[in-house]
Amino acid sequence: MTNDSNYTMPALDKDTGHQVNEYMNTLTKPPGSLGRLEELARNLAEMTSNPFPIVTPPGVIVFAADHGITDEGVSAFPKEVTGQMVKNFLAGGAAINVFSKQISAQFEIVDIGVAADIEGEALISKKVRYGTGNFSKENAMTREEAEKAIEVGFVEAEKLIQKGIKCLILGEMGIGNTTTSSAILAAISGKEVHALVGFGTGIPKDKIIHKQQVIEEALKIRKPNPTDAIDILSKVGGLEIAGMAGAMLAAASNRIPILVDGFICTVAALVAKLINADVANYMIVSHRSVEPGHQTAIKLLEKEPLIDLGLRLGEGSGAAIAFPILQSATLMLKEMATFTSAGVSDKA
Ligand SMILES: O=C(O)c1ccc[n+]([C@@H]2O[C@H](COP(=O)([O-])O)[C@@H](O)[C@H]2O)c1
Ligand SMILES: Cc1cc2nc[nH]c2cc1C
Repeated sequence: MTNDSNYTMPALDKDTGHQVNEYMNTLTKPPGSLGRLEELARNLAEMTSNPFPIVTPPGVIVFAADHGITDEGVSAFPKEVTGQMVKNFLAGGAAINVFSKQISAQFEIVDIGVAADIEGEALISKKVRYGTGNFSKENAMTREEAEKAIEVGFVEAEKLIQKGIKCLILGEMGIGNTTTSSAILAAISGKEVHALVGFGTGIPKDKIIHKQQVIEEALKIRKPNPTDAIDILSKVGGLEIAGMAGAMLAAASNRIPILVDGFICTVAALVAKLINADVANYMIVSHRSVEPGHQTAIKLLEKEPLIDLGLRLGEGSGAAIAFPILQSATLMLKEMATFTSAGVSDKA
């Protein structure tokens, strides 16, 4: 069973947050002049219960899985690309490999449901099933498979946390998963599908209408319960989305800040929040995705993205790119001089 009683999430440490707020006003800068960086520093202190929070080394877990809904012609790329990209992650050639290396992250790639057999020494093989069912014709997976995928994510994140990571970035690879994510988001938000559907990997305009209709029809048949995360995942979900949600629950349970990536990852964050609302206290949204549904997703999550670079790649790439901002917030606290120590006047 997966419900909120399975997870214990510590409350944010507000006292440490106040302490950090006061300390920041003693640093050699006009009070509040580092803007959102100051809010971020306080927030990281509250999450980690440490007035000098640490976010290094970060961990990056990419969950890969296939989507039966691709049979309906909803992506610009063939579904085989999911497995091919897993091989690219293993070879170190994907964007997330480059950015993970840039931020000295511990990188892991998990096959949680690719519809092909993939081998590789560094690959974590935790296949729950060979891709989801085509949810316009059948349920995406069983409730047990949805719970198992959440558990896989939880365990993999726990393992990285035990190895010493101090911030968690989740990424995904799954051709068709913007369709899946839009369906999940429509179920959770109750919003019209047309407001949530976008180009994904780059489908033409006329195909967007088809993608929208596929989702609308499927939701009418499947009728996911908007308050039951496992019901939603089993009816219209994705294995990598369940895995990311599980990993987020593990991070929050351990006071590890979660740097949320783009559209698919933010939808996984909403799934995790349905399971335990407190998990959202540990989330920072890295960037604004080009996918129109992302606006609705971040609004529901009540978060403002740190950056907007017009990204729509996934893989955790936007989160890895934004990670140095978190580092700046922590280094500001750790290394800046105070007015007193530097002999700078703090009064007119
Ligand atoms: O994260 C995002 O904001 C994002 C937006 C559009 C596409 N993607 C990536 O593109 C793939 C899904 O696109 P699609 O068109 O096949 O549904 C999947 O592998 C995602 O990682 C990711
Ligand atoms: C090449 C490629 C790389 C990706 N990375 C995440 N989603 C992707 C989709 C495609 C098509």
